[in-house]
Amino acid sequence: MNLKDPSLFREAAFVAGTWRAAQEDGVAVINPATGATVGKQPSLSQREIETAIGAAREAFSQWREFTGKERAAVLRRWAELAIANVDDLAAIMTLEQGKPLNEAKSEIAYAASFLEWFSEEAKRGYGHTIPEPKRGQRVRVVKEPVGVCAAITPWNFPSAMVTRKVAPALAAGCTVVLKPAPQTPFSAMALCVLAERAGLPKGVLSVVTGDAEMIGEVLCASETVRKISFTGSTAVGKTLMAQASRTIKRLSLELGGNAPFIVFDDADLDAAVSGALASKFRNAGQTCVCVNRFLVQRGVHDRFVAKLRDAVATLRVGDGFAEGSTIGPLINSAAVEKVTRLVSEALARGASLALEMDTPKTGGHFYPPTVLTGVTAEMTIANDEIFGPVAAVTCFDSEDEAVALANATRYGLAAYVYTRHLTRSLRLERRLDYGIIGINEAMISTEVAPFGGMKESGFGKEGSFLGLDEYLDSKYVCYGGIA
Ligand SMILES: NC(=O)C1=CN([C@@H]2O[C@H](COP(=O)(O)OP(=O)(O)OC[C@H]3O[C@@H](n4cnc5c(N)ncnc54)[C@H](O)[C@@H]3O)[C@@H](O)[C@H]2O)C=CC1
Ligand SMILES: O=C(O)[C@H](O)CS(=O)(=O)O
Repeated sequence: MNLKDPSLFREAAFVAGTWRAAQEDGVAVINPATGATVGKQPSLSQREIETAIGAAREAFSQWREFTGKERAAVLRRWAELAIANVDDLAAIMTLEQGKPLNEAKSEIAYAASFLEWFSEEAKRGYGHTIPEPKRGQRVRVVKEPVGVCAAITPWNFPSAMVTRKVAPALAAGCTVVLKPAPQTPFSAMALCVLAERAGLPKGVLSVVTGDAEMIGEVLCASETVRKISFTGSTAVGKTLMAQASRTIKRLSLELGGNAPFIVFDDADLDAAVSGALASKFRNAGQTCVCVNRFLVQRGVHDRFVAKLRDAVATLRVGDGFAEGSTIGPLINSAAVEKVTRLVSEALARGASLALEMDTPKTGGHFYPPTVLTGVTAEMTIANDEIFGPVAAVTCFDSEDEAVALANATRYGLAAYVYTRHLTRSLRLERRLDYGIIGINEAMISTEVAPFGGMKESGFGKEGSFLGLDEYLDSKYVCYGGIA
């Protein structure tokens, strides 16, 4: 690994302000493009997880006394350090997650944007003064940090999902025990090194690795941990929700998706294809807001498919470090097997293969960018999250049919609509059951807007002016007897 600052690469966990190196029983992290071992992460014991929780509790009493402005200064410095080390942070990410280097650099900028945003929001934990209902009273609402929080993050955005949780928590005055995904721990550790350099006091943030189920159970059972923030599969989200119910914790759940991408006859087809490419194939299709179903109105179906095929044909599959690679590997062999299964079933049930690109023959978990047409709502590919570079196209006739198809899922995270019909846009804004809707826009992810879903895509908002409240309690205080 050729880093400018090798100290950013830590085969260790960060517990209560000390680095605990991986031992012989450390778990290997594999480069999904080559199968090479990137490094080892520690398998912490239950006692070490409890040590991290205890340190977070101790640190909370001081950290909450920092003013919003003081916490802001640490977060701002952290953001500056992330940007200053973008090349190393991106290289670590591409090694362990596989995404093309340019995408990794974009993710570091995205991750830093949450640190910057919440360095500003840290100064705005405003309360309220309410006109008293009775003479002699004073009514106030004060915002206070929830306390010790646990954050559990996925492998698909190994840095941005960390800061999208840790930044608002720290800004609010909370302390955090973070468990990154076992596939991509080194991105989280590198960010933790920079947090230390930014002046984050010991114990405020711990980053733990090891058996996910054990760690989840310890975090959920702990009465000290007052909130769980999770991004990942709906299945694990349900497990955590059940486990956290025993101690009535606050929850933020960013779960799976099944995004429809609806193209109407009056759409700007070039804009739609550009949006389709960006949303469907970002991160090799491994994002919860990726298009999962293309719903194309009959009048433009053939033209849209032809343009989409031509655009997908420009994609290049390869190692994220290779010049010109635009599609990296999937995270592991199980992911490749899942996508293969979904495509095979669709073809067996009548879908057509409009395009299948090449992949490197050098091993690695590569999957070819693929365009399927003739996909129907009954096929598994239209109901399960693909999490791969496969465009599944369904044809529709009426707006009502498109809305019915789009909403026929247990998920409700992101949806996309391409139309130049203003009143239709306003109608669909209300008719589509999704937490995020892009209308003639596919790049919807930004720190300034509230990211989050409904139904089985979870609840809670990350980023935006709403993000800080996820880590604050509103305390109502009523004074009486004031002469
Ligand atoms: N909404 C999103 O952004 C994401 C959705 N997914 C979905 O989840 C599917 C599986 O991907 P995975 O990485 O396996 O997601 P996952 O949900 O299994 O893992 C996400 C995180 O949860 C942890 N985890 C797993 N089981 C746990 C437990 N019992 N207690 C506590 N933590 C636990 C993992 O170690 C990881 O840190 C993907 O194919 C995709 O459909 C995955 C990643 C991100
Ligand atoms: O988990 C994900 O897939 C991310 O939330 C997607 S995004 O925020 O990078 O769009």
